[in-house]
Amino acid sequence: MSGTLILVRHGQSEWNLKNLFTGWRNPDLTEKGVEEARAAGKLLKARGIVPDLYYTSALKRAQSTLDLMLEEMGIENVTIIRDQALNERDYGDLAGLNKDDARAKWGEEQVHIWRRSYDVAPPGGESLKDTAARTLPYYEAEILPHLKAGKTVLIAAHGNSLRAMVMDIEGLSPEEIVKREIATGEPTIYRIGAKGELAEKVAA
Ligand SMILES: O=C(O)[C@@H](CO)OP(=O)(O)O
Repeated sequence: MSGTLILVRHGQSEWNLKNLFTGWRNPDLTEKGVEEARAAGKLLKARGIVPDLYYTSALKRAQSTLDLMLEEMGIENVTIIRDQALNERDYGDLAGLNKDDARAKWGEEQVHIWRRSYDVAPPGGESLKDTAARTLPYYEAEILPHLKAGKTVLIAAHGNSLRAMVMDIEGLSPEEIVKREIATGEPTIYRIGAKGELAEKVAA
């Protein structure tokens, strides 16, 4: 028997729209983000998926996404586990800066390295490796045991906390994760076996 893990990045946030580095700052969803979250909920409902457990971060954009998904799925009165281990990468000194302004100041390549490399941290912030160092122990201790036991788990989180999990689950190298983008509101569905291994990546 395998468990099912559904990962969803929050819908478009106010700062995604404004093209600002966000990290641990706390903007909510735009109207488009609300629609993306609702669409993700509809998709899971259409697939007949009813999770046993619900996780999100300590940030509004992911929490709102999960709330809207549950509304669309017709699921009420469930326990939602919120933990900052699932937060976006801390963008440090870049938080609040415009991404194009940052490219003009530091160059396209440097900004891409800060945004997508595995182990180069933005000034004062977390690299993907640093993010993984808090996200993965939480995943392994709090979430994986449920998947091994055959449960269905829904996680609404962020581009980089999810990239950390995807890297681990799919066994991607630091070179491979550089190219992986996670779109807003598009669920990724995995079947996880009894030993915690990836059994299947299901097309959403
Ligand atoms: O600003 C952020 O917090 C993230 C996600 O929106 O940006 P990036 O795509 O650079 O990781």
